[in-house]
Amino acid sequence: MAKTSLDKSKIKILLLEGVHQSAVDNFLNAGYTNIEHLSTSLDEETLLEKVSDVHFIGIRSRTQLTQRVFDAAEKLVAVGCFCIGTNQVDLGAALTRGIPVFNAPYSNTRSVAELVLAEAIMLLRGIPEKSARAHQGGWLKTAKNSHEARGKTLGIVGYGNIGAQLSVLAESLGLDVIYYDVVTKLGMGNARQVGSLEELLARADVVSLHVPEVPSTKWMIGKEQIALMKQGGILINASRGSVVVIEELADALKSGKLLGAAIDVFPVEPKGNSEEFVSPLRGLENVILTPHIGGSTLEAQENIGVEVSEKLITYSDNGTTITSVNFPEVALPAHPDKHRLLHIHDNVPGVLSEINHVLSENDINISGQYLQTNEKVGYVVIDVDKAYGAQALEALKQVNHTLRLRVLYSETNFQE
Ligand SMILES: NC(=O)c1ccc[n+]([C@@H]2O[C@H](COP(=O)([O-])OP(=O)(O)OC[C@H]3O[C@@H](n4cnc5c(N)ncnc54)[C@H](O)[C@@H]3O)[C@@H](O)[C@H]2O)c1
Ligand SMILES: O=C(O)CC[C@@H](O)C(=O)O
Repeated sequence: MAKTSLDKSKIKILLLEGVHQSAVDNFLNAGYTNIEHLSTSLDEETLLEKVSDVHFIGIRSRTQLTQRVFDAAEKLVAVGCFCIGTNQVDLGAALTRGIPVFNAPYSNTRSVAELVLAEAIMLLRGIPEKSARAHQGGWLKTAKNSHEARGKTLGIVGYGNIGAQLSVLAESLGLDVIYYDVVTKLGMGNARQVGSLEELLARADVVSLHVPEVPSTKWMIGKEQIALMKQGGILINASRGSVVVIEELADALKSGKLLGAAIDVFPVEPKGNSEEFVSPLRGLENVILTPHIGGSTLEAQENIGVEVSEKLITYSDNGTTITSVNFPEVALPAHPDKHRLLHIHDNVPGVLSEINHVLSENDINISGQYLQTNEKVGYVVIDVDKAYGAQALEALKQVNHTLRLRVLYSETNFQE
């Protein structure tokens, strides 16, 4: 029988957006040598050409993996988002093509929380404006609109990993923390959940946004919500650019309704460091503008590189999908003397029995089997005792509702 598992050296890995070297090292150490590592994102047309022979792709927040990209990526096995957010990926399109998507849900959490807390302190003291004046030769020595953080109220919108981490850091500094979330969450320390976004906006001195980009958070903060905030309030957004109506925020800063803002994410962001950044917030004093670097610390990027590459390697080597953001989660320990089949199919009744029928017809004994489904897809990992022929594989591919079949041959008992 001919071996059909790909050699690791033939598995093509494309890493974009300056994914940390730790990922490259991890792939190399695991025997994957065919790696293209680019420092930038690619526009859709370039990506469409590039992905046709790629098996694994690693991106950060800039690269858009659309349905068109998935259509062109005929060999794509899995996607790694070397970040937290996965809104840049059409997760449904990936799922229905049998492609799991992985991310790093905690690796840059601390980096974002630290930055936000620092920004809150800077803005409460009017530092960006004072610093800008000093750079211009001015001297804005005044306590006007300058406040201690101690005793002020921080309102966190979205009390997930980043929101909760920020909550702990902020309390240690003496801020009172309230939060709003669509899910009831246990408050860290003395933090208290409030019943509505409106209540949070009205009570907080500093509002910080930590929600994902989903339909319910799109343009969540605009003119009406800002009007509910305290006169002289502060807004921080290090979540996603689609959460705040940026022109309306600019109006509120110009009118003096808000005293300051720190914005790390924008509705439109430059594709690379050489493209001009355009925003109505440019030139406004007491606004901290950062180029989507909330999670960009060396510590975070190195950890993310390791974490996401490990998830891709584990999926490639033994089919484990634990922590995938779009896929049924399955983990079976590697069985050195067995061959492994990964069958991904529409989640409809009868597929598993058809698969097992094909195996029994071909006299293939199952030594381990594990199925998980989600609302759309079923994923079954099957370990079998012996190698099998092309006929059996073809029959498995022909099982009704098959989306994808992968075969992982054991090196130790592979028979030519
Ligand atoms: N600026 C950066 O560099 C950077 C870095 C990391 C993450 N992020 C962004 O921050 C977001 C939050 O990260 P996280 O790890 O805390 O995510 P998370 O999933 O742990 O938490 C998100 C929280 O938002 C809540 N939520 C969802 N919809 C809501 C709504 N309509 N109203 C109120 N709450 C809502 C969820 O219930 C959850 O508790 C990410 O999705 C990502 O987009 C940005
Ligand atoms: O590194 C990035 O490009 C994205 C960082 C951040 O927005 C995330 O989702 O983790």
